[in-house]
Amino acid sequence: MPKREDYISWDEYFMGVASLAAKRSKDPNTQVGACIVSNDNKILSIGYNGMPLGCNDDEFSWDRDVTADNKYFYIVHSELNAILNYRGGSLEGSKMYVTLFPCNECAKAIIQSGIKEVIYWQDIYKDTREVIASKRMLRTAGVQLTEYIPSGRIVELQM
Ligand SMILES: Nc1nc(=O)n([C@H]2C[C@H](O)[C@@H](COP(=O)(O)O)O2)cc1CO
Ligand SMILES: [Zn+2]
Repeated sequence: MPKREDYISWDEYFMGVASLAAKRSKDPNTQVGACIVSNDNKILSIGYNGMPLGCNDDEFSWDRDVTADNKYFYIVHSELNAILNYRGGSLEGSKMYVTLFPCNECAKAIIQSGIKEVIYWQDIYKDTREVIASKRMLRTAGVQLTEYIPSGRIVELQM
């Protein structure tokens, strides 16, 4: 019997894992997922955006209004969560798949942890100063930025 040919690609697999992780997020507006992968295609860590450990997400604000108490004070971004969730040692030379382009704060953590490539899907905040600064830093530090081009394949999950 010939082997199965319609299996998903590595890019679809890792971006798919990042997208699935995003579905764990309780942010009512934007859900983001990140998946860190070694050079030999092993998943090292996963993260999504949420409140820090021990901070009850029923008690902290999910509001976007920056003139009052708001979620931006508290939320850990998916990329930082994926970096901090890693318990195995060094991330030097790894790649990060992320469903939304990283902000400048996550860019610092990406660079300092030795991640060498960011494969991103959405870039909805590309005109913000944070993302412009992020791209400048990542490029200057030699981190490769690769836009994920969706294949159009629909993967269904029954749960
Ligand atoms: N790259 C990112 N990773 C993330 O995890 N986030 C998180 C922070 C917030 O929880 C949410 C953005 O909320 P909003 O401003 O679109 O309502 O996504 C945001 C960005 C954008 O730079
Ligand atoms: Zn960030």
